[in-house]
Amino acid sequence: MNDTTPEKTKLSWWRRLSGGLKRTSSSLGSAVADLVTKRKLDRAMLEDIEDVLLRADLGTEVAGRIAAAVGHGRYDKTISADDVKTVVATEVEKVLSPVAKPLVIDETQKPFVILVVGVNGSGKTTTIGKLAAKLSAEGRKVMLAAGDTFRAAAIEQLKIWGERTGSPVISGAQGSDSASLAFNALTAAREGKLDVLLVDTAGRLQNKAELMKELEKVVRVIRKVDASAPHAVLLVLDATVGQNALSQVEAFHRTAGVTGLVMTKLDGTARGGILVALAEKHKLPVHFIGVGEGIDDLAPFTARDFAQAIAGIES
Ligand SMILES: Nc1nc2c(ncn2[C@@H]2O[C@H](COP(=O)(O)OP(=O)(O)OP(=O)(O)O)[C@@H](O)[C@H]2O)c(=O)[nH]1
Repeated sequence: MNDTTPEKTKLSWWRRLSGGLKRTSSSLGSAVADLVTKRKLDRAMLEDIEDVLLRADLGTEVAGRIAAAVGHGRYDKTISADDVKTVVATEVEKVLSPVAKPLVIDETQKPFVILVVGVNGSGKTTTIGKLAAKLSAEGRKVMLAAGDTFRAAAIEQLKIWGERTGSPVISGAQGSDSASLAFNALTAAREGKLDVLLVDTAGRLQNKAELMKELEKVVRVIRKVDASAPHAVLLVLDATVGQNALSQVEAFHRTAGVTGLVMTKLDGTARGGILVALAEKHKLPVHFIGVGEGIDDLAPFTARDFAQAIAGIES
């Protein structure tokens, strides 16, 4: 028996995603079920439904639209929890579909430079490792730049991912300048005719001005070597942070020009609803979701699966 068929793989990450989203979906599902039992739909019930959606981090616009869609043609009728879940899934899918976009590697850019940014511990280094595995499995020559010079452990962690994925790693001493490390790595990747250069950066809080300035410098220095680079700037967001993700997106977008998002830790006690609010507000592409710490635990983002998991509907 082959355990790695696409269906099996999909099922396993789906289980982890819907398991992880339980905090959102079961609270959505059970709260909705509690609300609709044996009552006819009226304004008060719709307001209660909207409250549940707001508590799940979906944001005011989307919560309002879903409540209106639930109310449409159903006033004074008894409705079931499944009816509400179906409307939630449909409306959430409408918001997510336009942002669910794969990461496209432009083959004419050699190397295609991907800068990975985000706050401390969001999962940048792990995501780089998983991405390196994916891209090399597709036949690309990948190089990693250990631009998180702040933490010695981060450099070591990236080296381990380099060994696991057969990707060369360019690193410097702890505390060395991350912009010059990025410069050296890009020069080396060019000389070595690598296809993709993945650049790690130190985790920084979005409200620390001097650290954000340092990130700006990394981008500036990369542009000195290749004016079109970085070709992608991925912001890695930890799903468990909830509302704080909104200000992270704003600050990192302003500083580094984010081109796409990766949301990690959706296998944990995640609050995935925030991704819906982000999609509604910023409309940035969402490329991948992280559903575990292993090398294969990075899944392409698909709007329908995510919407159904949020609504608590079994796939
Ligand atoms: N459960 C789970 N854990 C994850 C996921 N992605 C990353 N992690 C874990 O989260 C922790 C932090 O991940 P890192 O990749 O070190 O995060 P980082 O953003 O590079 O951290 P800094 O170097 O401090 O900025 C590690 O223990 C990872 O194994 C995921 O999708 N699911």
